[in-house]
Amino acid sequence: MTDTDLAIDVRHLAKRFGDRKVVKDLTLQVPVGQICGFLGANGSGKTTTIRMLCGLLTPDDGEGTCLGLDVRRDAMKLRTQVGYMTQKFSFYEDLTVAENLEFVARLYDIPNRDRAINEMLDRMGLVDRADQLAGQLSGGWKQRMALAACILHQPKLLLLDEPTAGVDPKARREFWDLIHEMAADGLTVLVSTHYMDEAERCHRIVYLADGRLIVQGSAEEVVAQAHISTWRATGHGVVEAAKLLRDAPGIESVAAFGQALHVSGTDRDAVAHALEPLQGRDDITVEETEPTLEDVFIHLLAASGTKTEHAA
Ligand SMILES: Nc1ncnc2c1ncn2[C@@H]1O[C@H](COP(=O)(O)OP(=O)(O)OP(=O)(O)O)[C@@H](O)[C@H]1O
Repeated sequence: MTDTDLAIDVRHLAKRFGDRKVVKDLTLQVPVGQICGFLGANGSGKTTTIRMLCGLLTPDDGEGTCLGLDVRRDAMKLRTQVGYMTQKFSFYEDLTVAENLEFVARLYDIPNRDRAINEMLDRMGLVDRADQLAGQLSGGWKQRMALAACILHQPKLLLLDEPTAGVDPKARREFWDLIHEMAADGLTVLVSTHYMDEAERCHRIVYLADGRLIVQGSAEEVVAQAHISTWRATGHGVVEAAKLLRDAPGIESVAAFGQALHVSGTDRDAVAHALEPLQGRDDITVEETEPTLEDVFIHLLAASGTKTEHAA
């Protein structure tokens, strides 16, 4: 792969606020046209990284390019070439959808403004809502309008910071369908999310813990790299069993998935040993299962902090 195939190519990025290092030695390459999921606990440094990648924050250390532009030297130019959707809705609630898009179009000095806006309204399915006040839109439509505003200037790289937080599953699915359509047209997307179903829709996943990149790869690769063993326990006794298992040696995470309990750890024998008392009980069935991406992230969260008990 040549460097020009990489939309994001940064090495050893670091950022601190005061004495606190919030991004540490972060090296990341994202090929053109890929959707890269950015995961990690709250405060792990995702937003700070995104802001360095779009030229809004200067790294303290490290170097690299986005869209071939230097993240330090070309920061001003980079800002105009990247689409950045912030976590918080940052448009005018007392302007209509069309007026918000017009504002953005003027800001970027987009040629053939009216045509560009109408085409975007059409593409995003926003035509019927064009005259509605942005503040009166539901969460899903607000996000769609924000996305429209971010891509109006036709960026080649889109940085989305938790774009679907609080949005219902149908609207989230439609939002992701749009993202996939755009990626198929060559747009590169880096998207932070806490939703596992969204992580699974990414071409690759990058996981941060405490400012460091811990693991990256496709969903399958990330699951394989975690080297965890997972057992699934079902039956009436699992709620009681969860309490006992939480403190058992070798068990690193205990997570409830509906009626089932997922019990994981890196030492397979130790987990199997801890589960032995449950074998043969008639109110619990225990079987080894393939870890899911969610099991892996719960495990990574636990590994970077303390043992977790989690309800999915
Ligand atoms: N401008 C700032 N000044 C001081 N500290 C900051 C600043 N911005 C972020 N931080 C701190 O840096 C750490 C990383 O924050 P960041 O927002 O990058 O994490 P995040 O992974 O995006 O979290 P979340 O999932 O909650 O959005 C946090 O502890 C945060 O409080």
